[in-house]
Amino acid sequence: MSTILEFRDVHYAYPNCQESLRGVNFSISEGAKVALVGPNGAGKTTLILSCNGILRPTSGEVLFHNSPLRYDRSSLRDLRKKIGLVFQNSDAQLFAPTVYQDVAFGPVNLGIAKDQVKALVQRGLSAVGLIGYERRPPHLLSGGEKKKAAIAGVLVMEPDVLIFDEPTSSLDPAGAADLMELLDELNVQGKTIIISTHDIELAYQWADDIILMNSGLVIHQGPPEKVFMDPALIAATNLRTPAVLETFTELVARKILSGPKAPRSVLHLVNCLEQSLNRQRDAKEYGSISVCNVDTVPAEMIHCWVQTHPNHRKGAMGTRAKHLATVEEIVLDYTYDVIDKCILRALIGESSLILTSTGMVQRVERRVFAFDEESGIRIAVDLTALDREVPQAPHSLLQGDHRECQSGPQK
Ligand SMILES: Nc1ncnc2c1ncn2[C@@H]1O[C@H](COP(=O)(O)OP(=O)(O)OP(=O)(O)O)[C@@H](O)[C@H]1O
Repeated sequence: MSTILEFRDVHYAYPNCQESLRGVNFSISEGAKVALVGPNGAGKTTLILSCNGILRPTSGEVLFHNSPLRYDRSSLRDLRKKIGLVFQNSDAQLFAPTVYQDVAFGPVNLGIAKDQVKALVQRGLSAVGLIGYERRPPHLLSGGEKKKAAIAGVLVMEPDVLIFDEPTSSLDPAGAADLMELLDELNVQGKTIIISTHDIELAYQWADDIILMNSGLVIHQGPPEKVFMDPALIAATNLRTPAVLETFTELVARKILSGPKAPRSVLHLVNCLEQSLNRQRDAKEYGSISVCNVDTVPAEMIHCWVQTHPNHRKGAMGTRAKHLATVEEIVLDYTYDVIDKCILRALIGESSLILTSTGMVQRVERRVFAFDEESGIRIAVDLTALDREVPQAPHSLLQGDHRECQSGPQK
């Protein structure tokens, strides 16, 4: 992967203050999911503001696609299209009288034609699941909706890199999970995502690269399991060990578990335990995972399939899938960490349906395949379960009459 963003010995001091960045070095690969972690006052926000030229280093260099940033007005305007920043406090980012005007602000400023602006705004709002909110005043939105509106305003500029300062602060657990799913969706579409966070559990599970900061310096960069396994780093930064990792370490200390690779999730931990207990498992006992692409399968058909498979657990990944579940009144068992939760169910013989959208379908397949490789267990993933059953739907269904849905195969 090529480097997209790099800091070389970056120093920064706010006017009449001591240095907040004291020689920062790191590089970020294109398409990475990066978490910037460190105690209060470490310099995370200052670093973020230096990424897209809001702050200019007092010395050192910031490089984007291997070229040093230029700070003239036109270069900065181009740069801010490519590196979008979502602030911690959405109220600081939303200022127009309506959501539409807010999201349209960037493209309008660039002099883009009205029709094109409209299409961009629709695409941005659709990506974050805020279609229908166009006329709403931003200050009347919930915290999660405000955050999404702010993200839509950044997305319409079609950035390569999206940076979020404390994306989940002020969101409830479901809202936070929803937002992190959205960031994953954007990452799957090819965007590099950087977040700053105090949430260690989130950073450990979500990121594939951790940048650890303290006192204006990057003191370490590396994969989460390495960073959080290092007691000296944890102590130096006032952090704590993520729960899954702490449990794993305790089990290793008690010789219940061994293994060079620390688990990143509950699923991995459970699998390590089962392997260590040498539990014999019969392949016939496993459940399967059916995957439905909500972009290609008619909503009525999905509704019908769900009704005729009441024993399947249901999860939705991504904004469009969650929206469809709401509209079709499909009660979801899982709205975050969906793939792992469905694999956990499959391991105890329960089958699941994952609703998702184009681009994310392969992610499910890849994730389950990676688990299969790691564990030696084969969980069946059915990508065409719903397509196969379309012809069996009563004709009335395809006209949207949900109540007619009585037949269909059952597990
Ligand atoms: N506008 C400012 N003027 C002067 N000093 C500032 C300003 N903003 C931040 N600082 C100082 O810079 C240092 C780094 O602050 P920064 O906000 O970047 O840290 P942070 O890691 O984001 O902290 P937190 O996790 O608490 O948000 C701190 O000592 C802070 O007091």
